[in-house]
Amino acid sequence: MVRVIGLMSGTSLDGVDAAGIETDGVAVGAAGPTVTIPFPPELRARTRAILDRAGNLPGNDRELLAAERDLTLLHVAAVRALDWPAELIGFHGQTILHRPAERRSWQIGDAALLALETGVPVVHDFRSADLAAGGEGAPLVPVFHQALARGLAHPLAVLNIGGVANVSLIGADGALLACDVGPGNALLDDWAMRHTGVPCDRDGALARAGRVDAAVLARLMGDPFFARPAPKSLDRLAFHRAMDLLAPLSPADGAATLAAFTVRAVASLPLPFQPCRWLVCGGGRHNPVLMDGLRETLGAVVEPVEDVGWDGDALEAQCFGFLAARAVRGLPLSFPGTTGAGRPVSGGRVAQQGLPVAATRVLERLRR
Ligand SMILES: Nc1ncnc2c1ncn2[C@@H]1O[C@H](COP(=O)(O)OP(=O)(O)OP(=O)(O)O)[C@@H](O)[C@H]1O
Ligand SMILES: CC(=O)N[C@H]1[C@@H]2OC[C@@H](O2)[C@@H](O)[C@@H]1O[C@H](C)C(=O)O
Repeated sequence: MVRVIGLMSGTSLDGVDAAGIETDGVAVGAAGPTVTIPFPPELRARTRAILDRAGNLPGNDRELLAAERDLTLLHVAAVRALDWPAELIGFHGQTILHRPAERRSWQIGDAALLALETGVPVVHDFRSADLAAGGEGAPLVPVFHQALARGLAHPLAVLNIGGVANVSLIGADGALLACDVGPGNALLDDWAMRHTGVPCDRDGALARAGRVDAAVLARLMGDPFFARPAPKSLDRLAFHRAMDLLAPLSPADGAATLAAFTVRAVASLPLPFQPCRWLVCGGGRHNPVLMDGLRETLGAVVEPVEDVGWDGDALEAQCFGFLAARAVRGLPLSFPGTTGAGRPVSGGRVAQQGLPVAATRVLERLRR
């Protein structure tokens, strides 16, 4: 096993998550420390503005390059804050655009700078190879969910409610199926920001005070994404135009309707088998309106992943540590059932320029 730091800044733009993990890319060993460095509000606003323009943005845009550097330095700060002797780093970067139909998934972040500043080899660019192999480029976390779930009763569903929600379905026979399922917290965050100035509906307080508008919810669920078979994936802004449908609603009713949208999207998923439980990770599991809604609508056992001893806030960061080790070993990160790639594909690239030879020996060790 090697000590790897995984770094994730998700679609919620709330901060950089860093987590240490001991792994060989197959087994998951001891968890190391974790830390979240929140985005300074001005960096969050700049990154959001870039994400909103990403479809028409040239790669050499000044503001883009400045934000990329500042985001990378925030990741450097996260690695330093962990104060953990890592031998390898897995660096997801910040997704600003995800258009699998165009074979594009754009994560910004300067891996060479991160490697130089930390003195540790950095695996990055996790999604390109999957897209090149005809996959969606996301979600990549299922193989990590599967590794974590060894020893638990199956069939099992692991649901991440981040900015976007995604699910991994792990069959009793080891089958692994996955896809993005719907809006997660992204729309709710935008709605809360617009109406309360706070970037999330903390503890579901606003949604709890409102009533679901059934007609608006039905129109939201009419989006063609929900009729598409899996595997499939979503951009952060996928349902952005749907926000116009919400305009006539009060802040509380809008929040209640958006929370119901997140829940209904999960419930609308055709399931190849009935999971014995739903384990929920990501920030949405802190929202009791979402958790209660899932329990009621799925009619199933729905628990935060802490109930089986996982860390639901650090899980995606840990995942990119695990995937970094897999990438170095050339092991698959994605499969036909998780992203729709034509075959199991590895991925990732290693930035190690300028590092002393001793710092890169981990790569040989993992490849042996
Ligand atoms: N106490 C809480 N009440 C309500 N919502 C919460 C709470 N805590 C966190 N959240 C939600 O969780 C979000 C952050 O979730 P998370 O960190 O899993 O997202 P992410 O990793 O950025 O997303 P993704 O998985 O799409 O990349 C916040 O934006 C907020 O909407
Ligand atoms: C393109 C991109 O960054 N997608 C994220 C996003 O956030 C959740 C969901 O949409 C998932 O598909 C993915 O992240 C996780 C870590 C994944 O690839 O599994």
